[in-house]
Amino acid sequence: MVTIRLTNSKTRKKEAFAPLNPSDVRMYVCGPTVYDRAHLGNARPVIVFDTLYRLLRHVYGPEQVTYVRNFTDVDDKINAEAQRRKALGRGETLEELIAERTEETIAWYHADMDALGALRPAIREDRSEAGLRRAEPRATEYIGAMIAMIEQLIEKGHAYAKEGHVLFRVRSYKEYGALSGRSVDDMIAGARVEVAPFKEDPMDFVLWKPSDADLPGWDSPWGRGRPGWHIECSAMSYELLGTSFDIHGGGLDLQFPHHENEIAQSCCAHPESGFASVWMHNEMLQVEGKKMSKSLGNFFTVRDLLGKGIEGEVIRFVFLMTHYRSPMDWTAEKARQAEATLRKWREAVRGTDPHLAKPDSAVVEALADDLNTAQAIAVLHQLYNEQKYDRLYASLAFLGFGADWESALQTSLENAERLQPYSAHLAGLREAAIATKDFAPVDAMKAALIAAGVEVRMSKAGVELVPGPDFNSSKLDGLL
Ligand SMILES: Nc1ncnc2c1ncn2[C@@H]1O[C@H](COP(=O)(O)OP(=O)(O)OP(=O)(O)O)[C@@H](O)[C@H]1O
Ligand SMILES: [Zn+2]
Repeated sequence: MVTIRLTNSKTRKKEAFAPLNPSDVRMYVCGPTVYDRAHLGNARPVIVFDTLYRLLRHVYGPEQVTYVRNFTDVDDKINAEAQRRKALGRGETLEELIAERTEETIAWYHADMDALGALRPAIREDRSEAGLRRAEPRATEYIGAMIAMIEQLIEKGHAYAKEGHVLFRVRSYKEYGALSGRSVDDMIAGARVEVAPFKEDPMDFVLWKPSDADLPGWDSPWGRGRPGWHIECSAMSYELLGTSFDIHGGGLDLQFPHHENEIAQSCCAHPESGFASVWMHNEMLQVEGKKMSKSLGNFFTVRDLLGKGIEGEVIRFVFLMTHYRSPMDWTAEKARQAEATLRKWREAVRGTDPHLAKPDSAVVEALADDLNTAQAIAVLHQLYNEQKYDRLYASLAFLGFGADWESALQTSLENAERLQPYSAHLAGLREAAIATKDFAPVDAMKAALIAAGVEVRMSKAGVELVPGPDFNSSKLDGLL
């Protein structure tokens, strides 16, 4: 069996991965807060952990792996959007408008991440009483579990209730800060911790807080309120994966305080357990040296790129060109390179069947070495150069490419055929123009083709017409 080696943020070492139970491998990844379209940075953990998920399925068997990724659907920004809609005169209740916002955001998220070739999370059959949906649990479905966990923490002396709030008593957990390697005192000095009259210590963080009367809330032993963000992941991972599981992932921006707080909550509620054995963090997608983020406003969405005709696979490929633990930028040049490479490979594997070959062992080995995707791509280039097209195709499929190449090829073949008479016509016009020195008919034809979304390439060798992303064949009518 292939040995997977992963860099564990907890130990800061690359370690051989040994699941607690190889026939029940479990991974939890912090998912999005569903208030708006995902930006390109949000796609990075999705692609990174999708690649790991595919590797785990390959090594341990697809049925043996459970992948849970939550939706955070309790958030002020969701409420704000619902209130905005209400203020615009919508007749529904605030709850209905909140549900509308979360549903539409989840649908966008699915469509965008599907386009990147990311598999949806899934739960091992026998773990799921309520069907696959619970592989993507929503915080609002687990409020009861959060309340129960908070009660346990209070009982054990790790949390206290005050003025409708419940706070985690950070100094009651000696290991606090171990994941990010900081001491509590360093953290107080460096972090923007909120001082509040209901806190024993400024470091303490919120497990439960009161809700305004006009905002969503749930009844609890501490009054009507809502959970803090950190407790959501502790409760949902416990409900779906148990007290100990294998891998916990998310972006590096979540390491502190979110993951530090998750560990404190889960390990104090279940002191007999280890919570997650391996912690993995992807580095940030950056824009001019800064994290792409909503709050900085330096973002564009996955949908913006897809809308410009950049294929989801091209976006995926660009991400895989950089190791997940290095910061990266999105550049048009990388996208161009990725597009050209994928086009070349797609042509090369035409007619071979990806299901007949296995992914190349060197590709699997590269991923098993702490997801060395850049090395995996280098192997793909080699397979192409050696004309091992069946293995190239199978390896691409393993990395999440090519799911719809057959139909895409069919369409591009049909488009090329459709353009054939037009390139002959344009070549004829050009020949005539060389004799008459009147190039106006050539230019007019060229402009009409460009308007139909066709790329026109003219050289001494001849005329080449390539359908572009906005190709619209109905605009060709009447041009001949
Ligand atoms: N620039 C980025 N590069 C890589 N991962 C990111 C980036 N920004 C956010 N993430 C990750 O995206 C996932 C979803 O996070 P979340 O929904 O909290 O993002 P967000 O709050 O909308 O992001 P932000 O406020 O940073 O714009 C998390 O795993 C987070 O670490
Ligand atoms: Zn989380």
